[in-house]
Amino acid sequence: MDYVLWLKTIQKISSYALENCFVPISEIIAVEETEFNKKQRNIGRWQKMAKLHAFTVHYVKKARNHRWRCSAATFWCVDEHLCNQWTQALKELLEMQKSRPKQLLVYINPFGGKRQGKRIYEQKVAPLFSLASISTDVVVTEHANHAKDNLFEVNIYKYDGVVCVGGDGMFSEVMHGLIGRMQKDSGIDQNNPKASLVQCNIRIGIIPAGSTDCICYSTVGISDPVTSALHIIVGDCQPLDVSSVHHNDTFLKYSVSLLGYGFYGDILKDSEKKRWMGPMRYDYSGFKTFLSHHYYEGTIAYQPAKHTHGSPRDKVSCRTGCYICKQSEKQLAEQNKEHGLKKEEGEEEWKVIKGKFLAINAVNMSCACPRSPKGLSPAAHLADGSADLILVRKCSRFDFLRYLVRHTNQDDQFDFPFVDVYRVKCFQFTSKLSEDNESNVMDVGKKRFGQFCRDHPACCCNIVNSTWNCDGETLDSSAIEVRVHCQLMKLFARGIEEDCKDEAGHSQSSIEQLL
Ligand SMILES: Nc1ncnc2c1ncn2[C@@H]1O[C@H](COP(=O)(O)OP(=O)(O)OP(=O)(O)O)[C@@H](O)[C@H]1O
Ligand SMILES: CCCCCCCCCCCCC/C=C/[C@@H](O)[C@H](CO)NC(C)=O
Ligand SMILES: [Ca+2]
Repeated sequence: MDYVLWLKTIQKISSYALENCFVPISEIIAVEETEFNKKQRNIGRWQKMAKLHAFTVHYVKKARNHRWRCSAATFWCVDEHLCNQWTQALKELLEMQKSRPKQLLVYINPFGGKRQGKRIYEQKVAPLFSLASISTDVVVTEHANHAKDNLFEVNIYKYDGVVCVGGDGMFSEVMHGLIGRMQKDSGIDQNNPKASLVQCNIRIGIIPAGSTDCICYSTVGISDPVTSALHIIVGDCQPLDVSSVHHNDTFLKYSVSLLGYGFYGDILKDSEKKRWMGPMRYDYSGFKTFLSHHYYEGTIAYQPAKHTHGSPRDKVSCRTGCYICKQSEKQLAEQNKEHGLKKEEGEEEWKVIKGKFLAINAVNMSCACPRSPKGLSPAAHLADGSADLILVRKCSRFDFLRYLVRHTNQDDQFDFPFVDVYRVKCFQFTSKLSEDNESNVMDVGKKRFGQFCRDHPACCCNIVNSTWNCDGETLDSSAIEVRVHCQLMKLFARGIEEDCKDEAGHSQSSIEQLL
């Protein structure tokens, strides 16, 4: 309703200044009194007037490809009282936007990606936060885990959100700090793989300044610091599924994007030694890993996500206000109420798959990024309480290349006989090597042979273990137990908006709200 009021009345005082511009209150960044600039006074009859009063509305302008920019429109009139009334009324309307953050805790990784984090924050983000009257406490990290450790010490409850400036690894640190802190404060033991974790309501904002920035790209639709800053300012909220990863009864990590064994684990392990190369390290290690063509033997057991309304190959993408996420969350809550989490999982059957795999990828979101704009699983959902488990079995190098190339074009990457994909709510993986280890059948010679093969990439044998890549961090154990926690945390984002702009650049949703 307030959109209509805003538009019609504003036209009364300024039909010249802002023609055909519809701005929902929720997308106004700030309103300021403005000194009327003489250079602006070239509008016909107004020029002759003695004194003009003005105010400026800074608002979100939506450009192509989900990019947002800050635009401004100045409104003027001769009546000072009317001008003040407008400014006041708009400021009051902004005050009523309760989901907007007022105080943020910001962590900057100065060494992520191309080492531009500090500059990006100072030049592109801080001025916007200040325009929107958001106060900030800024910490430039001095070492890995600085942000995570700090989140266990500070009074997080005085903040409306935490912002991380960096890549997926930096986001992961902040997420671990926040989720870990919530569990600690609620007396939940993270080492218990079956624990019902406490949701984290303090939102995280991501200012992308990393190498892949897949979490930002998959939740906003673009990897762009200004766009992300504006999503934070307007107080967007996107719930996110989080997977917990355990080894026996020991908590290892949380994951929101990719948990990858084989191909992506090997890329990560190799690329960590080449951090000095910056984002290029992934291309270098990717090429090397592709040539090595290692496959790994192991067993996967999973429970299908029966509560979800979608499937990995239904081509239904997760978009702003996603219906599938809402319905799946509801369904899951009902199931849990009826049966209780433990009983239900104990009763449901596990599917077991043994094989030789080039890659095992579990993704909680599409994992779209600039390298692969549709991602590893284009129809994965951000908040449906499930992950897509992708198994790429042993195949020829040529076939694997065909599979990889399909991440970059419109063809279905799951349409290969050697690729399977399942929507799951939990899974376990054990490598053949750890199975053998456990049954004490492995001899020293075999261990040595494993090492030998690792050192000679031309050999594709399957005796060594790969490493798990957990959102860009390596895990110490190959045998893991993974469980998806539906909507465990929230981001300052709104998911990817349907791209349906009219000629004037208004999105369909804001037009519908106006009518
Ligand atoms: N001051 C610091 N010095 C060294 N390492 C840091 C510092 N601050 C954070 N880190 C660590 O750097 C790692 C990588 O950072 P980040 O994710 O920002 O960049 P990236 O790895 O280049 O990008 P991406 O994760 O998108 O591939 C994180 O795991 C984080 O723990
Ligand atoms: C010959 C063409 C090959 C093109 C292959 C394109 C496939 C790219 C898919 C990238 C998916 C990245 C998923 C994201 C993972 C992140 O968690 C992690 C940390 O940033 N990044 C990486 C690279 O592990
Ligand atoms: Ca999901």
